[in-house]
Amino acid sequence: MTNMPALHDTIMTVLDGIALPDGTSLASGERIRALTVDAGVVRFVIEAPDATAARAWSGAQAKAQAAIEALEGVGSVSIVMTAHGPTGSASPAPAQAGGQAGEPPSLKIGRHPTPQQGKSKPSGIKSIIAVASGKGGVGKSTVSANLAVALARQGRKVGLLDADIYGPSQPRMMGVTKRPASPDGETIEPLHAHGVTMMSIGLMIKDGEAVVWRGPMLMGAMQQMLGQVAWGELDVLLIDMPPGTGDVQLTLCQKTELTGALVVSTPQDVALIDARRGISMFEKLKVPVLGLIENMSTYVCPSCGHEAHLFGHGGVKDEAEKMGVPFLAQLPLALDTRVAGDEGVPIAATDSPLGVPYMQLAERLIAGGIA
Ligand SMILES: Nc1ncnc2c1ncn2[C@@H]1O[C@H](COP(=O)(O)OP(=O)(O)OP(=O)(O)O)[C@@H](O)[C@H]1O
Repeated sequence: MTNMPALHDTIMTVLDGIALPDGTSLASGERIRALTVDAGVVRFVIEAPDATAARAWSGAQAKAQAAIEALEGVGSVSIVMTAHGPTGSASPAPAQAGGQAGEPPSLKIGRHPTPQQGKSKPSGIKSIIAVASGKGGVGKSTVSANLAVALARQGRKVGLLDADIYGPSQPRMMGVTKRPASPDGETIEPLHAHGVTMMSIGLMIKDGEAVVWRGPMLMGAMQQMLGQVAWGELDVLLIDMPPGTGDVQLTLCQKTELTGALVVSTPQDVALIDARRGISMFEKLKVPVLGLIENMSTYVCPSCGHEAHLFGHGGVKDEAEKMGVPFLAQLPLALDTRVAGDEGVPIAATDSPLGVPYMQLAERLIAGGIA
C-alpha cells in the first residue's frame, strides 16, 4: 500500500480535532493505528482500551468517518475499532460461537497465535488456494464465491474461508447468516451453502461491530480459522483474502502450505498496478501465482445487448503475458451477477448463462490438477 503523505497528515489533523468523552483527542495516545491511504481508500484502526470505551467512542468514530469522507481525494473510509481484553491482551468482540442468539460466547477468536514452526495445512485438505487482489472492490469475493460454487457443482469437495477481515462479504454472498456452533467450545463447526463448506470471520463477530486485530491477533485468528474449524475432507479450500498485501496475506503465505494464489484484477491501470504488487509479494514469499483473472471486463447491456468495456479491455491478459503467468478467465460485468451476490445465491449456482465463465474457470483448475 502506498501512503500519500499530504492526505495522511490532513487525516491526522482531522482526527486530532475530534474529542473523546473524556475530552482528549482521538489522535492522542497512539490510538490511531495502521493508517493507510491507497488510491483514495482510507483505512485505519482505532485502538480502545476496553470494550466499554470502544462503545463510548462510537460517536467519535462516526464523526471521524464523516469528516474524512468529506476530504478531497478520499473515495472511501474503513475504520475499525479494537478493544483490549480485561487481561490486557487484545480481544475482539466476543465470538458468538454458541450457535444460539444470546448464548454466551465460548470461543475467543483473534487471540495471540500459538508458536508454529514452518508451514502447516489441515490434514484433510488437499489444496489451499488464496484468492487475492491488489486493490479492493475488484470482485475478489464475487469470484471466490462463484468459483467455490462452480467447483462444487463439478463434484469437488470445496471449502470457502472468508478471511477478508476488513469487509467480510461471504455470509451475504453465500446467503449464510447463522452463527457457527461450537459444541465442545474448541472446534468450530463450519456452515454449508450451495454445496460449499464455509466459514467467515464475519460470522464470528457481532453484526455491525467492526472489530479487527493488530498483526499478531490477525495471525491468531487465521490460525484458528484454519486449525479450529472442522473443515473435514476437502479437495480444495479457497481463501477469500483481504485486498492488498497486509498482515493476513503475509501470515498465510508464511505459515500455510498454499498450493498457490489466484489474482483478480479489473483491466483498469490502477487495479493492474496493485495486482502487480500483489503478484510480486507472492513471488517473494515463494507462493506460486496460479493465474490472473480479469473481472468486469465486458459490460453487456441487459436491454440492447450492446457490449461496452467500462474499465478498459484486455489489460489483464497483456499483463499476464508480460509476467509469464497464466491468464485464466475473463468475467463479464453484469447486473445479474451483482444482484445474485447481494441475494445470497451466487450466479454460478443458477442456470444463468452468466454462470458459464465461472464453470469454465472451475473446469480449467480441475483439469490443471489445482482444484
Ligand atoms: N462481474 C461482476 N458483475 C457485476 N457486479 C460485480 C462483479 N464482480 C463484482 N461485482 C460487484 O462489485 C462489488 C464489489 O465486489 P466484491 O465484493 O466481490 O469485491 P472485492 O474485491 O471482494 O472487494 P473488497 O476487497 O472491498 O471486499 C459487489 O457489489 C459485487 O456484487
